[in-house]
Parts: sequence; C-alpha cells; structure tokens
Amino acid sequence: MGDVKRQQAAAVEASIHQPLERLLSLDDVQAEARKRLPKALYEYVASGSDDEQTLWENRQGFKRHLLCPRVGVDVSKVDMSLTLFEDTAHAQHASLPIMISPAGVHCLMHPDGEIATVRAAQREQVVMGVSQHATTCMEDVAKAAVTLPTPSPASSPPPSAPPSTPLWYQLYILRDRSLTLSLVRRAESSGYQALILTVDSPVFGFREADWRNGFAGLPEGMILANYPTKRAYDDRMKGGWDQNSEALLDRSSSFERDLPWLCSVTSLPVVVKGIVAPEDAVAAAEAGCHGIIVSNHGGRQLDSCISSIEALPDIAEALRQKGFLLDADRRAQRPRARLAGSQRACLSPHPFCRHPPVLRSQRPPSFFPPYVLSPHPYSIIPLVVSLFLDSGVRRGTDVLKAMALGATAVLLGKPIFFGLAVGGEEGVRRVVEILRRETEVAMILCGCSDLGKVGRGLVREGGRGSYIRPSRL
Ligand SMILES: Cc1cc2nc3c(=O)[nH]c(=O)nc-3n(C[C@H](O)[C@H](O)[C@H](O)COP(=O)(O)O)c2cc1C
Repeated sequence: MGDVKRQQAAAVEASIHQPLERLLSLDDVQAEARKRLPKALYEYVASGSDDEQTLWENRQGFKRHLLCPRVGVDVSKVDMSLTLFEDTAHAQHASLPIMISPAGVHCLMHPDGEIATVRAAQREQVVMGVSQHATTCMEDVAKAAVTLPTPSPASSPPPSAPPSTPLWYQLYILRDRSLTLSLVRRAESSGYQALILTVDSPVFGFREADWRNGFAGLPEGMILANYPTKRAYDDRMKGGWDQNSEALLDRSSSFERDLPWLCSVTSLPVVVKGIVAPEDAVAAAEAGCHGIIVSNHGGRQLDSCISSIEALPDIAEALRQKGFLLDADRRAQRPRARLAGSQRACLSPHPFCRHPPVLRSQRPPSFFPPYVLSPHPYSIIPLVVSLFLDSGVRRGTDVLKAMALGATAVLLGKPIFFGLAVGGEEGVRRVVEILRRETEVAMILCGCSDLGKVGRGLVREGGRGSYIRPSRL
C-alpha cells in the first residue's frame, strides 16, 4: 500500500514537474523552481528590495540594448574560453565568460547546497564565487571540488592539488577585523584563487516578501558555516533573515582604509563587487584591486539603483581614461610581464602591511599608465583591472552585450539557486549548459569566432525595454 502511494505521488510529481531537458531557458528554470519551492523560500531568492524597480531594470537594461551583428565571416569554430587576470601572475583559465556569483545559503535550495554547485562548476569548468554566508564551510567546498571523480582513476588529482577550475572566496569587511583576516587566511590555505570583497552591503536591502512570509532565520540544523559561532549572526531572530544576519558588518568600512589593507594582507587578487558609479570604480582601482564586478546585488540592495548593464559603459570609459583598462589596440602593444603574486600596489601605510607603501605621488607618468613603480625587486606592478558584471544576466545575448560594453565575463546569481532547486548539481549544470548554448549561438550569429572579436561596435542603445515575450502574453 505504501508503495502504491509512493508511486502515485511520483506520478503526480512527474506530471507537474518538467524534466531538466524540457527546461529551455533560464526563465523556464525559474518557473520550475517556483513550482517546487515553498513560497517563502522562492520569494527569498526571487524578490528584490522595496518596489523591486532595480530587479526589473536589470532585465530591462539588457533589452534597451540591441545587437548589430556582423556577417560574412568564418564562424565554423567558436572559442569561448578565456584567461582571467591575463598577463599577471594570477592568470586563470575558464572555459566560458560565465561565472557563478557568490551567494549565501545554497542549502536552502537543495540538501547538497554548495557541494552540488561546486561540482557543477568544476564539471562545466566555470569559476565559482563562494560566499562568506555559505551553508557549507569554505574548506569542504574546496575539498569537494578537488576530490571530484575523474573519468580515469590514473589522472585523479593529488589531494593537495587546487581545484581545476578556480574558486574565489567572497567576504564582507566585518567589525571584527581579526575575524575577517582569519577568513582570508582560511581561503588562502584552502586553495581559493581570488578574493571578492562585496562593498554594496553596509546594511542589507529590505525585502518585504521576507517579512511578510516570516522568513526570519535559517531552518533548524542549517548554519552560516564559515563563522566560528552561530551567535555571531543569529541573535535577533525577528523580521527578515538578512536583517538578522547583518549585525556583523562594519558600516564604517571605506575604500580608503580597508581596500589597501586587504590588498596588503593577502597575495590573492582582490576583486571588488557591487560598484555602479564610475568614481567608485576608479577609487577601487587606485586602491590596488585587481578586478571590479559591476553589480547592484541583483536588485536586492538599493532599490531605484541603475541597472548594471547601463552602469557598465561609463565605468569602462572612466577606467580606460585612467589607464586601468586597455582597449583592444593598446592591449596588443602592452609588454607581457609576469610578476610575482605578492607584488601589490599599496597606497597607504597600514600596520598589517607587508610591503612598503607606494604613494599616489609615486605613480608613473601618464604615458605608461598600466603600471606603478614598485619598491620590490621586479620593479613594476600591473594596475590593469578586469571588469566583470552581474545582475540580470539571463540570455546568451546578455553575455555578449556585457562583453561588448567592456566586461571580461559575467556572473549569475539567482539562476544558480533555481538550478539547485530543480535538480541539485544537474540543475546547476543545466543552467550553465543553456547559457553556454545561447552564448555560442549569439557569437556565431554576430560573426564572432572568439571573445576577442566581441567589440563595442556590436551594441547599440535604442531598444524600447518593457519587453514581454509574445508567446507568454
Ligand atoms: C539568495 C541570494 C543570496 C545572495 N548572497 C550574496 C552574498 O552572500 N554575497 C554577495 O556578495 N552577494 C550575494 N548575492 C548577490 C549575488 O552575488 C549577485 O550579485 C546577484 O544575485 C546577481 O544578480 P542576478 O541574481 O540577477 O543574477 C546573493 C543573491 C541572492 C539571490
């Protein structure tokens, strides 16, 4: 009798749930996740702050940009691979210009949580950002990546090998700097290959959905696993979950003080996440970061914030003017220098700093902007920053638009959660697979056989936005 009931339940489930191969777009994956998740969990991930204007604008921003494809070129082969932090000691390979945004609490979506995500990332060879607010500790995530079974046992990596596809660790500046520093040290010793410093969250955005749904804390047995104690973040237990977890964050943190500090205490490249203003991008680059993620946190922080894709061109231009970003021609002329990972521009003396400071006044003359003179043996430090974008990327054409406007790669947030909800590791792989196919088709149709050919001329402003798919009306 029990068996019959189970079979009936399975039949009902099969009739309402679409198999992964029937999910053709990231919107399909989201719709499927909505069917499967309890309302409070779905809305925790899907909703934006306040009126959700920015959540909407992130998608509309892409629709207001249109592609102007080139034809008549050989696109029989398409290469979507790229090298991140190219020409530096931190160079990293990725198969796609698509990465996984650092985002907490993956275990809310699937029991395997971050372990499922990292396995999918490794199999699809995409870089994964691991959040400070993950529900699996960073060491276990890194271990799961390294110990992935490979097709031939002879080629299994040694236990100490770093993951074949890079993992980046995301952190916030905490009131307790020694806790921040200990998290950095753990990331370094677990094999993470970059740090992401999120700067758009001195407090967390107010999502009414969480308060209405009474979503105030993690379910029993689930923790923010990177913190040494639960009390650190869980002491109020009222209102919305994010408000309950923000007590640790340091609202007094500033670029001027904390970014040079972070850059000076680690040999990993530091990528600053959550910038939409050109002035902030320049300030972050001047403070010595290696990369910038143009992001409004997927519409979860400041509502009415400009969409990322519309913020990107001005940021790219401001960085270009200051020599922090090279256009294609100057890139080709740039001397190829590989430098020791610990070489770092350090703009203000700090007690934790391991290097003598390089002062602003010591910046090199403007004819040689990508480098700064170093007090260290190798004599120059690359200051070129890599530009990334997230918030609202849902189509391969979005990936191309972001790259044409200056991004090296894009990151995905909510679609990864929805992939987890519909199929754990396989669901996340399906999300990446869909976007890989769409990006490849978009490149072929735009006459781009490799990512170097995705140039500014490919994109025009002028779409009307407010796009509703006719078939969904
Ligand atoms: C449920 C959820 C949790 C998130 N947690 C973090 C986090 O811990 N740290 C962080 O820097 N960003 C976090 N983000 C933001 C993402 O990294 C990313 O910026 C955003 O989701 C990108 O927009 P998209 O969802 O439209 O792709 C989170 C996003 C979501 C949806």
